[in-house]
Amino acid sequence: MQAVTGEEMGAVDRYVIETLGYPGAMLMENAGRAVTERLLHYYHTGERFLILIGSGNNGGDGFVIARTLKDAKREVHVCLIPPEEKFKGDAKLHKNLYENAGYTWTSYDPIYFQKADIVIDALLGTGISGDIREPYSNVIEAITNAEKTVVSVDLPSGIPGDETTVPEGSLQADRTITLQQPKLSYYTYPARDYYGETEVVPIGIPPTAFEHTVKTKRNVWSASETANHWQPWAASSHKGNHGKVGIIAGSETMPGAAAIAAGAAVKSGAGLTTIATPQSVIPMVAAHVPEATYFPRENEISSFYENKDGIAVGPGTGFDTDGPEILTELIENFEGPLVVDADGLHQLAEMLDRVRARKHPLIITPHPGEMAALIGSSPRDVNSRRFEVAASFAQEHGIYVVLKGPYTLVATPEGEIWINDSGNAGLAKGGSGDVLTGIVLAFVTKTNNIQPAISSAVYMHGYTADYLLERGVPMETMNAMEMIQALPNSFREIR
Ligand SMILES: NC(=O)C1=CN([C@@H]2O[C@H](COP(=O)(O)OP(=O)(O)OC[C@H]3O[C@@H](n4cnc5c(N)ncnc54)[C@H](OP(=O)(O)O)[C@@H]3O)[C@@H](O)[C@H]2O)[C@@H](O)CC1
Ligand SMILES: [K+]
Repeated sequence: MQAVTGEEMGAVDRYVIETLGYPGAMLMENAGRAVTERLLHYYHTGERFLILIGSGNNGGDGFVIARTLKDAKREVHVCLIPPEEKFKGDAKLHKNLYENAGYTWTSYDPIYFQKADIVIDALLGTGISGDIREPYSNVIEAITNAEKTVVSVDLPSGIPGDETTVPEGSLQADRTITLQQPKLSYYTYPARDYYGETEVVPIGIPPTAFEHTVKTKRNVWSASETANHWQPWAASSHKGNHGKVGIIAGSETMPGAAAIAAGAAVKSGAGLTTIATPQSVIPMVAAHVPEATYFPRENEISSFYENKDGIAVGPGTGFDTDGPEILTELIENFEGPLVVDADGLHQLAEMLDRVRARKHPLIITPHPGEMAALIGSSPRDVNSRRFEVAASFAQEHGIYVVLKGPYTLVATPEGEIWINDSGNAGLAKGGSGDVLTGIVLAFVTKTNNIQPAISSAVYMHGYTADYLLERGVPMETMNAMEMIQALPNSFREIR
């Protein structure tokens, strides 16, 4: 499913109306009806509705919802926020239809909250810009104080469709019924927290409208996409078919990172896993990953990567002395997919020219802090424009960027974005990134279709955390080794 900004949704709207000839009022009718259908599904025991209507098309949807709920004999009170002369276009048309059906409204008065169970927020939709102005800020405050169940139409009033700042005083919804496509803000924080339970309802806009108008592709990657791209093992296969992966990881102070990344690769289908780590660290790591073979990192690195199908570099390497040299060599000479994570990323900022010149897939897996270091800004800045940062960095350097966080983003060299929708905050701790690196490496090594492999790996990683959570493992205690042990369950359930 494609996520769009408010501006893009507006462009789609114009295209559908002006080029395809769909009447705007028909889309508004579809939108309002779709919302009413969901309301009747959730609230069927005589709840009383208060519908608050703003001056734009979000308010127009509100009139359709009001009319169709009243047609269904539900108790509904309708309040208009602006004076009635403000309504124009399709919203005005639907106001007229509402009135012609014999239904009435009043001007806004907070007294009506008393007789309502459910407040329908049809105040502001994707047309919002900047801080919330009066009278809407006042109305939103009153909704909050009324402590009723709030259902927002399209998006909670105040919240922008894109990833710009959430205005102060935005409405906290209990439920949001989003029209046609998820909006970008749903996948960003803090906006996501305002949406409450969210679902997307179709309003009859054909896919061609998106193909013609929305240039930036941002799609959600979920269980079905992962299952569709699954690479089945043939019964006749042998270990050489499943990828010879090399992992350059671990150091005297961080041996665990090597064990975790390699353990995850082994459990994710890598045929042969070899770990390059300092000689002194090998016995410790080997005790945890007996399936792997070992390579002392002090040796000539070319003999390590020459026969590999995929390499990951960075987890716990420390990389103070030999790091730049190893990375440079891999970027310039290794011809398979190269995954750079953690300590490998710290060196990468100095090598971006080489990165751009590389002909083979390069995948980086930064958290917001590492991403910030790469672009010379702050984690806060990265988090305020995750989509933009991931897409532009990937495109500019011709690489795949896995920008970690809630809704991890996978950006391709073409600037497309895939939004992961699995995972929970139990992943926000040390070791979790090393697990991801191992899964990504195992998956990308077996295919030329890099993005689906990365997205599937990211999905499996999050899914495994969700699986643990569902089975009673608290987020606080969830750890990397449990994740690795739970991977077989995820494999069984997803493919
Ligand atoms: N796309 C589609 O295909 C379809 C879209 N549909 C629906 O249309 C919605 C988008 O409608 P839209 O563009 O009319 O904008 P919308 O959000 O209702 O509000 C605009 C008004 O808000 C106001 N306003 C703005 N900023 C403000 C602020 N900071 N603080 C306070 N007020 C502010 C400003 O009012 P003014 O200041 O002029 O009084 C402006 O006129 C979309 O979310 C969906 O619900 C469906 O009907 C069917 C098909
Ligand atoms: K709204």
